[in-house]
Amino acid sequence: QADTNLSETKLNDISSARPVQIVVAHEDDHAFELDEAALERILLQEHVRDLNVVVVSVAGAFRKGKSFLLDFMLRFMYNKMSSSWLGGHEEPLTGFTWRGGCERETTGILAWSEVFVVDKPDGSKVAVLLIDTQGAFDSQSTIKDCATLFALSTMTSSVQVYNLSQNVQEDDLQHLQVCVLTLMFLIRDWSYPYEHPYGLEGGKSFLEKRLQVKQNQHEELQNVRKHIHSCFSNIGCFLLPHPGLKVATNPNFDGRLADIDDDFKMELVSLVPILLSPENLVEKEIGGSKVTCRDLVQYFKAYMKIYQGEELPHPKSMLQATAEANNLAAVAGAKEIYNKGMEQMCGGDKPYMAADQLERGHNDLRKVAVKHFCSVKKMGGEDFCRRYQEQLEAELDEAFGNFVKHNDGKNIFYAARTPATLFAVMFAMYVASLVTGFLGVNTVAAVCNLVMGVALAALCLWAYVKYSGEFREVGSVIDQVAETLWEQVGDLGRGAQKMNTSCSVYVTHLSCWVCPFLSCLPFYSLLIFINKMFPL
Ligand SMILES: Nc1nc2c(ncn2[C@@H]2O[C@H](COP(=O)(O)OP(=O)(O)OP(=O)(O)O)[C@@H](O)[C@H]2O)c(=O)[nH]1
Ligand SMILES: [Mg+2]
Repeated sequence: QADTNLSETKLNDISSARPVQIVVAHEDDHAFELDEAALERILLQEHVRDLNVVVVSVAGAFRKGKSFLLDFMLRFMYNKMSSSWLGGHEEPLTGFTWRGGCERETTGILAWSEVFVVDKPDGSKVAVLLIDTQGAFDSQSTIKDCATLFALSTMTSSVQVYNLSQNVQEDDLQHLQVCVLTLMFLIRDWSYPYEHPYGLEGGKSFLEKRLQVKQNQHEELQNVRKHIHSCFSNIGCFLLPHPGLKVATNPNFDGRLADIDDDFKMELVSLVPILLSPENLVEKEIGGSKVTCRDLVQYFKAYMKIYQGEELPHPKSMLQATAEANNLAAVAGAKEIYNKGMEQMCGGDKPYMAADQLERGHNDLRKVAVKHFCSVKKMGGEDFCRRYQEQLEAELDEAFGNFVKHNDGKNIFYAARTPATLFAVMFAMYVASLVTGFLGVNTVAAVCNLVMGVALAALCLWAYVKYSGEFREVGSVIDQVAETLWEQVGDLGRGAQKMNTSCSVYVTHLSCWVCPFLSCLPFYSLLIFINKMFPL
């Protein structure tokens, strides 16, 4: 399905490419929903799905020119070969929808439908996805909504442009306790060029000052700063001047360059290539490995699930939610390694394997998987990660249980356990009723006959269930009862062996010989039955 839609998008040109809503925000119940089909249509296009992805996202407070900036990024992506990529003087600005006014415009998360394929200087090809995010702190959204969207766009992007107005305030920093590879503070309407000049250099000196950890600072402020440094591998800051009064106040402004201040345009020309020129593109990495477009679909789904719960994330717990996704991804990676290994060892088409050999294989793979989990970079601290390690271990043991069942299913003797046990019960009851009848203890004989009848009925029912596949619960109850009986007999043998008497040796030998014999009883009885029905 995705493939067919693909070629359709491949033909996209600028005019048919458009912003696509990938996360829909429901206003009434403050819920978010991932439009998986839309996301897959974009990311599973044949020519991009296996390329490493670069996700550039712009997020921050509402009404601060995020979509407006993204449209200039689009111009760069479409015309990066040309020095005049900024566009014509009278050309209205289009792409992600932007507008003036004080009411919010963008809701949820949008992606540009065209994924750009870019050749990096080292010869590799990468796919570039541009993401626009709903602005934070508008009057309709709760703190949870804002935190969710911000964390979601940050976790799925490789470069987060954190769009701020005029300055960096303390709460702006607190919202940032999430992980991304590159974080670019973009300060709009910078009004103090005499203190720190416009552009990247001025931004750097300004940010250094802001993120400095000082001895006399309150502990909380110190922690935020330390945390930000540990979360992002690369932090930058760019000071952008005010675009001029026409941009900010003229209701008829349509984005044409003629109405924008020269200072702004000049800085824009240096800002956009810092984010998007081939040598500066940052590929998305999770857990130390590069993410392809195809993987990104999975990450979106995984991260989205975290945010579908009723409670949280509150800005403070964004870190926790991110850590959660991070740990879950590590758990998934480790499980994948385990499952692949087990499949190779005892998968569907592999023959039956001795139980102890299987268990040894499981133990080895379990160790490898847990080691992988521990080696992946994770957030949340040791105690937090240990919880996920325990969850991983429990899931691996559960998976092992299934592999064991599957393996046992391949053993025909195992499959014959239930009928063998039932038949043995019938046989024993038959003999017992003969003996007791002969001795004249008729009540006991009658009970034995009754048990024999019940066992026969169970055997017939079991055969019917196996043949027809109906009433499977009844079948598994019979299996369970037979299994318990079988184990009891086994235990009896083993128990006797422990006593180490001559009798125990006898019992053990007997159970060794009798069990396979019993397993074959249904076949013998079938043969006898056939012989009786069709005498030669
Ligand atoms: N003061 C100022 N205004 C700007 C700047 N860039 C764009 N604008 C104007 O800000 C207004 C809002 O632009 P948008 O791009 O729609 O803003 P947004 O952040 O995407 O808004 P939401 O989608 O509602 O969150 C428009 O009128 C732009 O012309 C800037 O750097 N400074
Ligand atoms: Mg917008």
